[in-house]
Amino acid sequence: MNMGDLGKMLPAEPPAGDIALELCALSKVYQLKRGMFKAPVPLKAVNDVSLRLYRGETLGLVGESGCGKSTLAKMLLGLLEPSSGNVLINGQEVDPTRRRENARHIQPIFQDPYSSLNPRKTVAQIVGLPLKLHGIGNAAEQERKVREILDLVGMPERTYGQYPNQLSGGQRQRVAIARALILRPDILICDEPTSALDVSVQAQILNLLLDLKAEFGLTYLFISHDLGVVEHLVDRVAVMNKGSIVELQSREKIFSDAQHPYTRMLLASALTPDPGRGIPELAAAA
Ligand SMILES: Nc1ncnc2c1ncn2[C@@H]1O[C@H](COP(=O)(O)OP(=O)(O)OP(=O)(O)O)[C@@H](O)[C@H]1O
Repeated sequence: MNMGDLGKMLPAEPPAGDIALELCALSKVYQLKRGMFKAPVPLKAVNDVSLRLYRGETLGLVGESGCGKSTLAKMLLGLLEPSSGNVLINGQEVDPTRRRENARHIQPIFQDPYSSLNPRKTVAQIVGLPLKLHGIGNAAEQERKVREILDLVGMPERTYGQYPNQLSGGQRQRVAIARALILRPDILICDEPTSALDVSVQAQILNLLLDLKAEFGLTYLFISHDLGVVEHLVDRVAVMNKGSIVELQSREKIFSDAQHPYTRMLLASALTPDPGRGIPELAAAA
């Protein structure tokens, strides 16, 4: 397939609305060191990616391990500086030196909630920390906001004083989601948010993310290696291979009429005999 063919695939109909997040020709080259006397070898982890996320939509970003999804996510979050290109949030360029300002608009939810939660802080302290760092409200207001968001994500009150090691995997991910939402961002970058969880818990967390999206009018970039997981969540799907977006289509089109051989390979390699039907509980709830 050449780039001309890719161009024909790209005009997937965006949902109505303005642009929440725009990636303009974004690239990241890592310099792989090979010892003291050899020149480093460049590795193009993300290669000239341009994408738009429309306000209120969920865009799935799928591709195999190592294709560059996490590198892309880190650049969107301002955690990694692009080698070239830029990221615009609500029309403003993301500046990696202004992480605090970025955090008000865009927040991550990562795969492993255990490693992303401070083991020495209680649930309430973890969720309240962003409010403290941003100087939002007095102590009483902060406590009210923390209780409100923990209630919304379904955490029982008795857990508020507990530590991460006293929680189940699903509860830990709920805490991570509460922490991500406490500053009321517009955009969530969900990087494999359920792949470390049991299948039944996965469905609960995915349904929670759907409910929260409706409640807060959020925009999601939902990153996964598994097309089956994204099927019930996304409006459009971007398929990534070796750092490049090879196909961008509406959910319906990807699952009924995928164009790129790599997308077809991903669909065929889904674990279930009926590709895209990875999580029955979620299908039932959708
Ligand atoms: N800090 C780094 N230094 C050098 N190479 C890196 C670094 N981080 C990632 N890479 C390489 O860049 C490529 C893309 O990695 P990345 O983690 O972004 O992919 P991914 O699709 O998110 O994979 P996974 O799902 O396994 O995390 C891989 O070849 C990886 O080995």
